[in-house]
Amino acid sequence: MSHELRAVSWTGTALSLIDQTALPRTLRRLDVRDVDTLIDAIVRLAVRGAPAIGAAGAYGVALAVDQARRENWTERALADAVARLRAARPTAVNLAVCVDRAAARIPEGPDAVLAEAGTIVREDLAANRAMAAAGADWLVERVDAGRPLRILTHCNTGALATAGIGTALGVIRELHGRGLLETVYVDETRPLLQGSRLTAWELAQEGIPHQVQVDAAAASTVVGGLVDAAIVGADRITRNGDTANKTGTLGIALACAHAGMPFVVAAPTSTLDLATATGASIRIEQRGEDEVLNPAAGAVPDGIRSRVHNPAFDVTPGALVTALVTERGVLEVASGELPGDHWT
Ligand SMILES: CSC[C@H]1O[C@H](OP(=O)(O)O)[C@H](O)[C@@H]1O
Repeated sequence: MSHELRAVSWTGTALSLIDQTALPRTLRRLDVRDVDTLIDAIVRLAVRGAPAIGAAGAYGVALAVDQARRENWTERALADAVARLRAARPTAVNLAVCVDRAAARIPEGPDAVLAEAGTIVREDLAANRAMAAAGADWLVERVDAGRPLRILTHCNTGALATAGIGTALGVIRELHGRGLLETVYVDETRPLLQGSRLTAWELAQEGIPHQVQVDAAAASTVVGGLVDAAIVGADRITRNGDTANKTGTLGIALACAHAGMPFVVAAPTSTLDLATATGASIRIEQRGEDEVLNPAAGAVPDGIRSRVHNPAFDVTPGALVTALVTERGVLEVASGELPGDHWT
């Protein structure tokens, strides 16, 4: 993938990010040179997606080390900056894990920290490719439709959310490349519209047939048999296969269970949190009112104050996950193949 379409890349002196808040209207990059600017970019989803914020977090440690040198920080100040970066968004396990990996290299010097971040990117690139192939193989065999497939997806799990071609969207790209994709139903994914703004943009760039739908249509699309399977990404997967992903995912999984349709999660093993037994322990990021009650949309007349419930993620029980596609293989979680039994 060329530099200008990589969500996260290192220029040699700065962390270069596609500003995803500007897409699809404007493709612009942010050159980030300090930790607080990166934290702000992560919090406002200028950079987003579990693997992408993991990679950005790792490079963010390199920025912190360089800032500490330039601004004569104490070791405590450096540790505090790394801790704030690690906590920028709580649900995606990749951020904490990748920041920890990079921070562990600090004693070896700035080049070692950068090397670790580069390794994280290369691992994700390879994982994306492996998941794309494994996921497409599994879907074609399982659905056995004898025709190109119709797939539903939620949020954005593509090049904008990873270091490579994506997780769930990587599988979709692979199906398309094999001539085995009829169409993709893309949930708009309120309130920040990662589906209609980002997934639709990625698919349109490559001429991949798709149709955007409101999130509320997802259940009837599934139960009505308009698709053959649903495939989504993940932000954190616990030992028993419970999966935190963008709000709305649970509803799709329930609809798939009712319809007897495969519900597939595609995620690299870097998204596994095997230290956590079940999804009940996953901290769900709660986001602001303004994202939901968007005055520009005319949602709420001036002067009327409503409270807002804006969880950024929900948790799908492993029992509803037909298949978990990773770079290390496909687990049929609903059939009892649990991540904690297969990997450490
Ligand atoms: C492969 S990205 C995984 C995950 O991240 C997205 O969340 P956000 O847009 O808030 O960063 C969404 O849950 C994707 O499925």
